[in-house]
Amino acid sequence: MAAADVESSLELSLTGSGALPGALPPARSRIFKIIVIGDSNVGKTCLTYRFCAGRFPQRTEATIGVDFRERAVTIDGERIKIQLWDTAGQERFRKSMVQHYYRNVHAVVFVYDMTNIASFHSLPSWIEECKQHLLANDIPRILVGNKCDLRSAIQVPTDLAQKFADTHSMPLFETSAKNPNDNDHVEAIFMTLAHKLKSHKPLMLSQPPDHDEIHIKPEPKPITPCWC
Ligand SMILES: Nc1nc2c(ncn2[C@@H]2O[C@H](COP(=O)(O)OP(=O)(O)OP(=O)(O)O)[C@@H](O)[C@H]2O)c(=O)[nH]1
Repeated sequence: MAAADVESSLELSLTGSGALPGALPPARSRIFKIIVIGDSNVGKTCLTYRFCAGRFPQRTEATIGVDFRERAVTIDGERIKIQLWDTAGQERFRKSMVQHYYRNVHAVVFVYDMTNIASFHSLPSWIEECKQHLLANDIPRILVGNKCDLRSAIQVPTDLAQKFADTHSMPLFETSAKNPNDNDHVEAIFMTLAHKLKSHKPLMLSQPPDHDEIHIKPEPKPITPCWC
């Protein structure tokens, strides 16, 4: 698990069931599974944590297998659940789980670290892995360059990343899970996907809604190559 135990309680409070005794059973909502993949240390756990818990985790450890976080959002009056699968970047922690990650996936987020060119060069192998395991290759995919707050250490120029994104027909986002000023951008990344997915038929339905559902603005910001 990547996020520290101490962080889990907040996560649970965001996703836990809160039905009141005697209340009418609420309508079921659609749930979308999004996998987040990329090299170890690029910030997958921090990005998913930022979106689901609203802040940067105090500390993280390498993800073992997979961790998942969930957040309910309301878009155009419809309540949906976004389930983020935070996968292990380290090969030794993924092997036995790979088939499991890709089952019933609705969208894929590829992440690289803007301060680590090797993580950018790994992207083709992550894309290839996806191709091999996904039944449908037409699902939404996006590319995220993380850690744009470390300006002086950037190794992956935006134009290079944009060219790669264009070649693979993916929108590009550059952001920071750490910098609170980039909070809206992390929000926009996942909300953009949620808007796209809303028109898809999901394979799963969620449990009844949580009492502490988070409502956020329905329209994401337009995609731009860089927010830094
Ligand atoms: N400066 C900065 N550091 C970040 C950012 N995102 C993550 N980090 C740091 O990068 C390191 C790795 O973050 P994780 O989120 O655990 O990376 P991961 O991709 O989940 O790694 P694995 O679980 O091994 O696959 C941690 O030390 C984070 O604090 C960011 O936006 N800016």
